[in-house]
Amino acid sequence: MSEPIFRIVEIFETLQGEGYNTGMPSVFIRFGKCNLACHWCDTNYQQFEMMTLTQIMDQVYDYSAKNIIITGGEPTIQPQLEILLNRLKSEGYFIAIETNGLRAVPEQIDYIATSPKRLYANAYDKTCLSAADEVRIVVDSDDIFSFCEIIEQKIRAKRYYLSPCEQNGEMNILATITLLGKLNARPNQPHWQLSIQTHKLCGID
Ligand SMILES: C[S@@+](CC[C@H](N)C(=O)[O-])C[C@H]1O[C@@H](n2cnc3c(N)ncnc32)[C@H](O)[C@@H]1O
Ligand SMILES: Nc1nc2[nH]cc(C(=O)O)c2c(=O)[nH]1
Ligand code: SF4
Ligand SMILES: [Mg+2]
Repeated sequence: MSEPIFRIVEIFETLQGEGYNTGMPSVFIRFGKCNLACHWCDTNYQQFEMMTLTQIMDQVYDYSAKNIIITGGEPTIQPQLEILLNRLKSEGYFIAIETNGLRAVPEQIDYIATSPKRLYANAYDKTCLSAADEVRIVVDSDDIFSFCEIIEQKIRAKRYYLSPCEQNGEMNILATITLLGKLNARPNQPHWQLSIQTHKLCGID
């Protein structure tokens, strides 16, 4: 049988820049294509090359981090993803995923970070993840409060974050903090925290 082949934008080693695991040395495997098209997306997910399982693993072996972050584009839409995940698992890697949360996450994944998109709120009415380790919502509008409340109901998570939206090098941090204050003023509701894309502040990948 021929080797499985994957759409790869890039494979690189850096620190996780976002969320609870910020600062953790990680190998990022970034896949091409997405089932959404957020206009502020910071990733050129349409520009990818095809790589075989062997080529991907050879590059992963070049790095020292044992935490793999599967991202994209959207990793959950990748054909034959489970073959790659099984291989990574059998070699002892811890596998985290960054996903928009519209598709099921394979069972081999050890840590789920999901970032539901207000721009596509209707899609989350139909089907989305019901649980995750962390939810990270990008503040791309001052009007995101009710979407956060909807997502709290739909996705049970250990941690909830708001993330400033970065556009042309600017981050709307003050608007994000204002919204955090509003969310956290509600009694008996999940606590929301700030997640900044720290890698952009540091000037690293
Ligand atoms: C490029 S996405 C890929 C994974 C998946 N498609 C998703 O959206 O979660 C990785 C992370 O970057 C975030 N992101 C992308 N563009 C951003 C921007 N301009 N500002 C802030 N966060 C951004 C996404 O919300 C997501 O948390
Ligand atoms: N340093 C760093 N941390 C990240 N966390 C999630 C990222 C992503 O693009 O999925 C990302 C990224 O692109 N770089
Ligand atoms: S879902 Fe993720 S990869 Fe897809 S366009 Fe939105 S931010 Fe970019
Ligand atoms: Mg990124």
